[in-house]
Amino acid sequence: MSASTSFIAVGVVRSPDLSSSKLSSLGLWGKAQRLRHRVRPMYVQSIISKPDTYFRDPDWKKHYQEEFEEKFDLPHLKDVLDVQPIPTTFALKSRGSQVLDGTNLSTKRSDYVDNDDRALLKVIKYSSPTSAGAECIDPDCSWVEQWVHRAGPRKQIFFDPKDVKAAIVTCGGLCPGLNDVIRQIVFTLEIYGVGEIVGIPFGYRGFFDGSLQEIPLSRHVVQNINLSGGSFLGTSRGGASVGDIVDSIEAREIDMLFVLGGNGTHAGANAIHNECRRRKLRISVVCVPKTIDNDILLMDKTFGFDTAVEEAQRAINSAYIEARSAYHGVGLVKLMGRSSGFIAMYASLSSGQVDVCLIPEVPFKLDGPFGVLEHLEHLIKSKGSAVVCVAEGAGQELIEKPDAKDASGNVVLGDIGVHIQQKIKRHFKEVGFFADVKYIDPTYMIRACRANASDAILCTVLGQNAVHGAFAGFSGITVGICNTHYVYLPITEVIASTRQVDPKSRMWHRCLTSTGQPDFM
Ligand SMILES: Nc1ncnc2c1ncn2[C@@H]1O[C@H](COP(=O)(O)OP(=O)(O)O)[C@@H](O)[C@H]1O
Ligand SMILES: O=P(O)(O)OC[C@H]1O[C@](O)(COP(=O)(O)O)[C@@H](O)[C@@H]1O
Ligand SMILES: [Mg+2]
Repeated sequence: MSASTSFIAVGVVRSPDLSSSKLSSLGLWGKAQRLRHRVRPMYVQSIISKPDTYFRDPDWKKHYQEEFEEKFDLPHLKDVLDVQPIPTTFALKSRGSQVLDGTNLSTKRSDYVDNDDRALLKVIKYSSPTSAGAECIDPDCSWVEQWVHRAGPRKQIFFDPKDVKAAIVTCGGLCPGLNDVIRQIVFTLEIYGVGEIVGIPFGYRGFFDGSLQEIPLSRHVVQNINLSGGSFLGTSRGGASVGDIVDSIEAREIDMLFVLGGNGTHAGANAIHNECRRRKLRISVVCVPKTIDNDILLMDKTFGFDTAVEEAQRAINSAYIEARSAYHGVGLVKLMGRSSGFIAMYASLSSGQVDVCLIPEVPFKLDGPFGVLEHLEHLIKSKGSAVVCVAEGAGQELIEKPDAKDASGNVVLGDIGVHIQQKIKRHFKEVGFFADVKYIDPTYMIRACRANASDAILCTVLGQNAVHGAFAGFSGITVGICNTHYVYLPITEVIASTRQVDPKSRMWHRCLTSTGQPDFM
C-alpha cells in the first residue's frame, strides 16, 4: 500500500482547539447542513489523488471536518418537506408533572437530548502510524475528533402521536434480542401516545404477500415476548421491489417504519427511505441493526452478539471435553460468520480452550509445512488433544463452492467445517497416526435463543432510541452504541462496507496469544 492511500481513513477532522460549542458558534454545524445537497467538495477528490498537497493546506482539518459533518449529518423530514415541530408528549418526569412547553422547568437541565449533542466516535490518540491498531488520516497521525449525533428523546417532535400509525418489521437471519427490541419499540410508542402499532409479518415479504396479515401490537400483546428467542413477527430473506414496498406502506398509511435487520435489510430500508423522499411522503424509516455476525460498521457491537458468543463457547467447551477425554482427540467447532470472524474470535477468547482459530479475514493453508494439519499433529504429540474453531466463511478458497445465492442474493458458502473434518481424518490416516475427530456444528443453536442480560439491556436502549429518532423527524437513520454512548448514524455510513476483524488489530493478536497458534502460511 502506498503512503498516499494508507492515511486515507474515515472520520471527521476537527482542530483540537475547536470545542463543539465553539463549532456551533462558528456556524460549522450549519455549514454541514448547507453542504448536504451539494456535490462532493473538491478537497475530497484531492485527498485521494494528491495527498501531499492536501495535507500541506493549513486548513485541511477544517475541510475534512466539513466533509465528516456532511457525511454524518442525519437525514430529516424537513430536508424535503415543510414540517413543523410540536412539543414532545414523551414525559421524563413523574406522572402529573409533565413539562411540555418548557415554562415549568424546576432545574436548568431539561433531560432531553439537544440536536447539537455529539458523542466521540474514536477515543484513542495514536502517537504515530506505527502504534498498534493506529487509524490515521494524515502522515503525522494527528489527533482528530470524530463526532456523531447523540441518540435520545428530543424536546420537540415532528409527529402528532394520535395521528401516527407505526409498523415494525424484522428481516434476515434470526438474532437473540429481536423480541426485546420489538417490545421496547411498542412500549415507547405507547408512552408517546401512539395508538396504532402493527407488526409486518415475515420481513419485507409481509409487505407484498397478500396472504399475510398485519399483526396488531400493544403493551399487552408484547409483554412477555422477550422470554423466548426468535422473532415474534417472523422473518425472511428476499423480497419485492422497493417501489412495491413503498406502495404497500402508502396503502397501509404507515407514518413510522422500524426496520430490524443486518446489512441487506439496511440497504433495503435506505432504498425505502429514498423512495419515500422522492414521493414526498411524511414517513420516518428508522433501523435497529441486527446481526449476530457483528459485521455492521462503527459500532462497539450489535445486539445478540454477546449471547451468540456465550452459546458458542458452550459448544467449544463440549468439543474440548470430547477431545480431552478421547485418545488423541481433536475437537472441531464450526461457527457462523459469513465474511466476518467476530463470533469465532470472541468465542475462542472467552472459552480459553481453543488451539486454532480460523476466520475469513486471515488466509491459511491446511496441508504441508506450516499448515494447520501439521500443527494439529504437533499438538496431539505434545499435549494429547487439540481444539479447532472455524468460522463458516473461513478458507472458502480451499473448497468447492456451490454456484448459488440465497433469496437475498448472499453467496451460499461451501462447508468448511465438514471439509476440515475430512482433511484431518485423511491426514492422520495417511501419516499413520491415530486421531479421534469430534465435529460439532452448533450453527442455529447460537442464534435461536433468548438474549442474555447485557444484550437485553442493549436491545432496550436501542429500541427506545429508535422511537425517539422517528419522533425527532429523522429518517434513513440507524441506532447504535459507540464508545458506550448511544448514537444515531445515517444508514449510508454503516453499510458502506462489511465490518471485519482486522488481522492487525490488538484483539486478533490477543486471540493469537491465547491460542498460541502460528501463522498457517
Ligand atoms: N441491496 C439491497 N437493497 C434492497 N434490499 C436488500 C438489499 N440486500 C438485501 N435486501 C433485502 O433485505 C432483506 C434482508 O437481507 P439479508 O441479506 O437476507 O439479511 P441481513 O439484513 O441480515 O443482511 C431481504 O428481504 C433482502 O431482499
Ligand atoms: O441459514 P440462514 O438463515 O440463511 O442464516 C445463515 C446466516 O446467518 C448469519 O448468521 C448472519 O445472517 P444475517 O446477516 O441475516 O444476520 C450468517 O453468518 C449465516 O451465514
Ligand atoms: Mg447480511
